[in-house]
Amino acid sequence: MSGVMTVSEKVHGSASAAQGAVAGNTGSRIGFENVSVAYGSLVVLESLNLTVNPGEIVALIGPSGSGKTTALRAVAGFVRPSAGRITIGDRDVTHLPPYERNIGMVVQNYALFPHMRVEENVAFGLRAKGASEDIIRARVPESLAMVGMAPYTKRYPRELSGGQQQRVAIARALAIRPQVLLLDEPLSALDAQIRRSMLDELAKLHRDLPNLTVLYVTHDQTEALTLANHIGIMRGGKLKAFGSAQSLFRHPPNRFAAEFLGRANLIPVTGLDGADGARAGVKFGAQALSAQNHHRLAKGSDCLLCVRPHDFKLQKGENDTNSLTGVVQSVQWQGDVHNITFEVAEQVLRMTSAPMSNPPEPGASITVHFNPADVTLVPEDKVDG
Ligand SMILES: Nc1ncnc2c1ncn2[C@@H]1O[C@H](COP(=O)(O)OP(=O)(O)OP(=O)(O)O)[C@@H](O)[C@H]1O
Repeated sequence: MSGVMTVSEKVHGSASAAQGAVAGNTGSRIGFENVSVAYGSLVVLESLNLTVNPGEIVALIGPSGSGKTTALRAVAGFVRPSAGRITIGDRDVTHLPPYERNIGMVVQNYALFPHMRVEENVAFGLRAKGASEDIIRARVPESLAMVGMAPYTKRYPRELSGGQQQRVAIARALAIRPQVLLLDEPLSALDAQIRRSMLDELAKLHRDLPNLTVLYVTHDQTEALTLANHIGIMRGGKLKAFGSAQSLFRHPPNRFAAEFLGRANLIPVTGLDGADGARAGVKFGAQALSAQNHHRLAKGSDCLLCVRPHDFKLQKGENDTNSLTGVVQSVQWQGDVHNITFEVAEQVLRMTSAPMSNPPEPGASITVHFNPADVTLVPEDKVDG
């Protein structure tokens, strides 16, 4: 760790100088101001407003075709907005060519030059910028050390694993000391185990380079929750939700956000009641339940009760004043968890728990308990544009 810190301090300045830089200027902030992108008559990004603050990681997640990559490519300068402004720091970069934006970018499929050794790949961006041989000699090993690839300088990409190639691609992006790093599904070509360890490494890299501003496109919610300070959830070219990873997960602002991030159970409830605002009573059929009213939904509203699968418990805890009784539909053991689906008043709900030695059988009656503090009311977005 300390060795890497030394390298990153060399790359990005000493910690105190770097803190000063963040406090004193907005050099690496990414701003989207009403950015739209159209291909012909097809609008694929619609009036996007989003800020990535200096040193933050913002993840854009959303289903395929929702416009995530388009947003990232607009920052890189590979697509031109049809309306709006893109800023990096205080600079309006909307009309600057990519090479004048000082960004590093890593895409899904490594994109290393196959005929170049690792060191030549990492030097490529520096050479393109006209860096001196002295700088190249210093920066290439520094950048490779940051991603744990220092011993591989002489290899060709074909002599590396997928994870190693992606590390080299990250080193190449960092070698030019970018103000911002754009990552477009950087882990999606890797198998599950490598992906997990790369995720840890990206988190560590960001701890080592706390001033680097990162925009991270993924469709993988685990990556977003693990890495991001803030998450934007996109659909159909629009930003449907934006917030801290914690708050979006705990208090999703709409059905789409609740379903997309964390696979929530969404139970239709009626007759919201409760005067204090923070906590409300609702009815699921005849059953009275209590929940957080974080979004301050109006008294009398019909809405959705959002319960994460791990918040249902078979053993009643002290604060688990909510309960539901249903019939078990399926029980699946997945090594470290049991997944149980059960039906309550025609709603199929899902719970996960630590592995059980005696899981309930399909067809059995089951009562689950949950804490009102763990569950939240979500508006039912009837017009789902
Ligand atoms: N060069 C292009 N010409 C025409 N349409 C395009 C072009 N590039 C992207 N699109 C369209 O723009 C929309 C958004 O694409 P984009 O790649 O931004 O989505 P995404 O959210 O990143 O999806 P994925 O997760 O599948 O990568 C899609 O409907 C896509 O077909």
